[in-house]
Amino acid sequence: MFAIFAAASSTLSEATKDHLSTLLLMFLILLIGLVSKILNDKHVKETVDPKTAGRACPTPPGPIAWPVLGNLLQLGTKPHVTLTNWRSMYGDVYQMQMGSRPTVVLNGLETCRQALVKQAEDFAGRPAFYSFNFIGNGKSMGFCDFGTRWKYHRRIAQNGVAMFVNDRHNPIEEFIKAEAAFLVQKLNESNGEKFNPHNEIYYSVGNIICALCFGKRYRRDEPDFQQLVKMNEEFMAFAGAGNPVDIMPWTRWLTKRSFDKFIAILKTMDNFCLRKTKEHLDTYDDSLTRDITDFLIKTVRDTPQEEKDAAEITDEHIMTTVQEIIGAGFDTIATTLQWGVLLMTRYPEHQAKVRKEIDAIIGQERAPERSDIGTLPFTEACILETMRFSCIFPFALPHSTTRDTVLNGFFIPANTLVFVNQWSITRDESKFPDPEVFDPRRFLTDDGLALDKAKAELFLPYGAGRRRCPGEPLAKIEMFIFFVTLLQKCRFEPVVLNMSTESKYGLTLKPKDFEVYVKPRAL
Ligand code: HEM
Repeated sequence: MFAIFAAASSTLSEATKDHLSTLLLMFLILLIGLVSKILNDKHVKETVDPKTAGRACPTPPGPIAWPVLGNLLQLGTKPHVTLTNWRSMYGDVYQMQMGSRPTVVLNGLETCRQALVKQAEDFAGRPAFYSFNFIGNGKSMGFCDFGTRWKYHRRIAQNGVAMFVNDRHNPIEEFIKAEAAFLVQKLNESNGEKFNPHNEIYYSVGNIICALCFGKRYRRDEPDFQQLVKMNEEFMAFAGAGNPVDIMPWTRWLTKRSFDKFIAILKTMDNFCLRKTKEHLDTYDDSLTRDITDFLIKTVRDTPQEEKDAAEITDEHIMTTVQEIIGAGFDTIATTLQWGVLLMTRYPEHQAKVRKEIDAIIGQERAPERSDIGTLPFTEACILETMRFSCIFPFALPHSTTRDTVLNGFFIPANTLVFVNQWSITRDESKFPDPEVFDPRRFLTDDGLALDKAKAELFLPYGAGRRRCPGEPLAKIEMFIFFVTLLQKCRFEPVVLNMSTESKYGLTLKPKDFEVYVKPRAL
């Protein structure tokens, strides 16, 4: 058909050609739409168990979708805001089309909790997104579907993190304290000139994850390290929900340059970790587990082959865990800290109150530590409010249903793509009045003297249920020590009035570039 079109068009006028092209394009879109609808109906028929009682329930309501593209074009540059606006039209559970793929969007705390916690296994899957085939060479845990292997792999990741984070006398706390002090030193080197703290924050947080994974602290100018930091950011920018290539792999050829770049980032990351594994193998001592790479090597060696076979897990899967921890445990914390600096600068009255509290409880000399968590209510409320306000994971990671299920009275077939709309939770006026206002007091008790733990449960920054973030304990210690050290030692002042708190969309929502004046506290 394309050949006939090409031959005919060479003999026609430009205007006629334009009309014909448009007509042909519309015809093609309709045709592809029809075919994908037929395929999709067939898929739903195949996956729905006719005995399932839920089939009698209606499917969720939702916006009308275009053929082929579905609702993709309506998402705009801020899909999290669009999908949250649709909540008021269609309710807490609605269905839209990502391309030709039906996608259920879950909104609001109660509905997300119901799905992720009370119907945990039903919603614990991951979709077979095209890009996921390339992450960790397709051997990732975080991006793999729910099942025997995922359960086993997840336990390894969780144990690896716990081994270096849970122990009260663990060196990771000392690493964090030392790196936070070094960050202060680097920020102070700006000498009162306006300064974008982005890179320094990324390098410091990157060094914590490198200490955890490879037992190594990098100099900021080491090319390997700079590349790792850059790769992580680029990965997050590419992997945001709503990427057409994940739903319609053929669009890979339309966005070839950016997709090829994505593959190159993954390859570099893979090579980096392979090099580190080799270095560890050369110096490996079974009696000493220096870091997570050693822990994984030990797991590979000590796990009987029958056990690996039963869990359908290979040595490559196990070793890929280190990439997972770097990928998930670095950009998240660095981004949240960046938001912290931005919001403290934007709201000087809250910054002053945090400093006063730190001075009163910890003082100016002693470095904050893990055991101080729980003693600084206003400061901790600021960290919580930073996480609510920034909502860095607007859709968590994409989920999918593992079986036919019914949620809030709506039938959802197995293998349906599910977005957990975290943004809708953080912007829910019934839980957070004036949600666009940064107000740490919303997490305090009515007398303002203590942190209200029940209020901290009103949003899910680390997700919930089976897929809840396994790095949460590390994230909480890191966030606390970095945030408190920065405000104990520095004063942040704005370069412009009313600094923007707009975000850039990606897998994580990042603040737009900003500059601040950093003044040492003594001045
Ligand atoms: C501020 C810091 C962090 C935040 C806000 C955060 C948040 C999240 C969220 C929302 C998810 C997705 C949950 C879901 O799919 O429903 C997740 C998954 C994950 N996180 Fe974190 N995270 C943070 C830090 C970390 C750290 C430090 C690590 C590792 C040391 C980590 C490792 C992971 C992994 C491996 C997954 C995938 C879990 C799975 O699919 O089973 N995260 N995180």
